[in-house]
Amino acid sequence: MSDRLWLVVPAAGRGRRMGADRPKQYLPLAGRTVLALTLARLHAAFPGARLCLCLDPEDARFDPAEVPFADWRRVPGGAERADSVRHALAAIADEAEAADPVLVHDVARPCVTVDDLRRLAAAVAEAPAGGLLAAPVADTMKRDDGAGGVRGTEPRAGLWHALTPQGFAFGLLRRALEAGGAAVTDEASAVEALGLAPRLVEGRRDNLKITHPEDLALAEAILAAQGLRVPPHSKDRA
Ligand SMILES: Nc1ccn([C@@H]2O[C@H](COP(=O)(O)OP(=O)(O)OP(=O)(O)O)[C@@H](O)[C@H]2O)c(=O)n1
Ligand SMILES: C[C@](O)(CO)[C@H](O)COP(=O)(O)O
Repeated sequence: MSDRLWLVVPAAGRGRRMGADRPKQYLPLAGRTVLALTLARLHAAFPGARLCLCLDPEDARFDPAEVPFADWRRVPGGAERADSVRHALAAIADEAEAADPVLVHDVARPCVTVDDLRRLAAAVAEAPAGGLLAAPVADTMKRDDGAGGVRGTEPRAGLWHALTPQGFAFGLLRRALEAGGAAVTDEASAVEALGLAPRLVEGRRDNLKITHPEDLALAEAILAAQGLRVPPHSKDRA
């Protein structure tokens, strides 16, 4: 695999489950926005990477000064997360080589650590089918009966929560997402559908995807526990 790293950050979601007055990537968190903190973590891990940021074409809140990368581009998001990632891959197709590693990371996961990011990138470089950060399921798993009751208890052995980033060689990822349909909720599932087995790289359980209103306070507490030093907005940098 080549060592030219691409980062794709899908950030074109509407945050319907959050139910806020704006998409969740623009909500304030630890003195910045969710988007600014996520990009700051990625930049701290990979300052020389090339970034593709997927944004809603009608997004008027985006502030380019929040992007710490020197080499980056804005790409129009699609109807679903996978469509946004497909658009990003199409946008870099003229420049990216098949072996270039691409890490896809949700803008809604600002608590990912630099250590997890780098461990995932290192694992992906060695894994022909790519890989993803993941955390083993820690709770007993119930299956509902469709009427508010329990139909049964599912064995949890071998079950993992899929986190992001998820990383693959550019050529493989593009082929997998082109073959994958509307049901693709993460990159790994598209690669699995090709008959391949992406590597599970155990990541921290606090790599939370901010989804519901209560997740904001959790994310703030996680960032504080991780000893976050809030990166300054570019207009405040010396
Ligand atoms: N059409 C879409 C939908 C989602 N995303 C991104 O994919 C990530 C994971 O999606 P999710 O947590 O579901 O975010 P939203 O779609 O914003 O939330 P909701 O499903 O509650 O509306 C987020 O970073 C989101 O911005 C995207 O780029 N394009
Ligand atoms: C990609 C992902 O973060 C893996 O857990 C997740 O599937 C994205 O969120 P969505 O709610 O499925 O869009």
